[in-house]
Amino acid sequence: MGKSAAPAADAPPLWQFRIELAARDMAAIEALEQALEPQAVALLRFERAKGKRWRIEALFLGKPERRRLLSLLRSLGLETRAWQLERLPDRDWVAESQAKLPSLKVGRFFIHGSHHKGAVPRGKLALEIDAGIAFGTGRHQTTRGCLELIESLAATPPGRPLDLGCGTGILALAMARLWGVRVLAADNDPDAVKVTKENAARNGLKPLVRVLRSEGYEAALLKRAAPFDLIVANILARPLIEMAPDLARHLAPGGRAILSGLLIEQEGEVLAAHRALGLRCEARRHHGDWSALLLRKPKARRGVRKRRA
Ligand SMILES: C[S@@+](CC[C@H](N)C(=O)[O-])C[C@H]1O[C@@H](n2cnc3c(N)ncnc32)[C@H](O)[C@@H]1O
Repeated sequence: MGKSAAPAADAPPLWQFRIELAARDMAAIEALEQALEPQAVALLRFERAKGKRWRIEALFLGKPERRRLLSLLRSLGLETRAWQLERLPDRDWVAESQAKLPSLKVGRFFIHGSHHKGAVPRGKLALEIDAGIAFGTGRHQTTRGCLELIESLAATPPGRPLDLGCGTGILALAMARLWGVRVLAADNDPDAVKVTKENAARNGLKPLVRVLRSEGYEAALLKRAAPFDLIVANILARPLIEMAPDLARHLAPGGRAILSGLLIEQEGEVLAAHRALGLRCEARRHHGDWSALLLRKPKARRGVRKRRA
């Protein structure tokens, strides 16, 4: 999970910083990413050793100071032995990676980059998404699981769906394309908000997809739009658990939620947090180590009428 941006053709050389860290240091890993993010043109995190370790890669335009990187790692109490800093050969990495990204079929969805010049396969719903500064090209197993669960609801179009943590907007676009309904897309990262707006326009879905910046469910506009009858949130397990009460509050009775960003081994705790609020699990999809869950909030119970004496 991460972000990447395209440097200009005449930009200074690219330098790559990389390090592998133990998953138990997650708070420090996130702090490291936050500290690297302002200077980095790309930040990527890859899972290793079945989630026991994470590899962090940051790309810089020009050479970052070795001394500052080292003191940053020390200040966060992270391992300082196994990290590397190297100059990458002069190539347009982003253009190359985009060119290499083949189009992708997930159920009825056909996801392709702007370099795809071929036809859309018959019966498929096309989504044009380029690799860029926001997360969500459809290649990650969590996004795949969410797309499959969205499609599983094809016959029951929601009136009011929300995509929380929209990244590139891929899931919001998929819902707008599948059902032709208005979708609210929100993210706490301004880059993701910008990219989702661009992707909505490029896919001809601007009239259907409204995009806003929101930390969780905090944005006033999001609150006004609630309750939603479908909330899709592909974030990480911890924030999903913390946001469970907000999700339950913003979901209409009988509404559904699709949650991902959690490892299979984290299903138990994510489900427990939501079951405690009355939601029940209707389906799940597993890809690699990742899980996507379909939950449902019970319909409001009719009040029991008291008989008049
Ligand atoms: C894993 S990406 C998912 C992107 C896309 N929805 C997908 O499925 O491919 C998670 C996104 O959630 C956003 N995010 C993380 N925590 C959030 C929060 N508390 N409120 C809103 N957005 C959040 C991140 O900025 C990121 O864009």
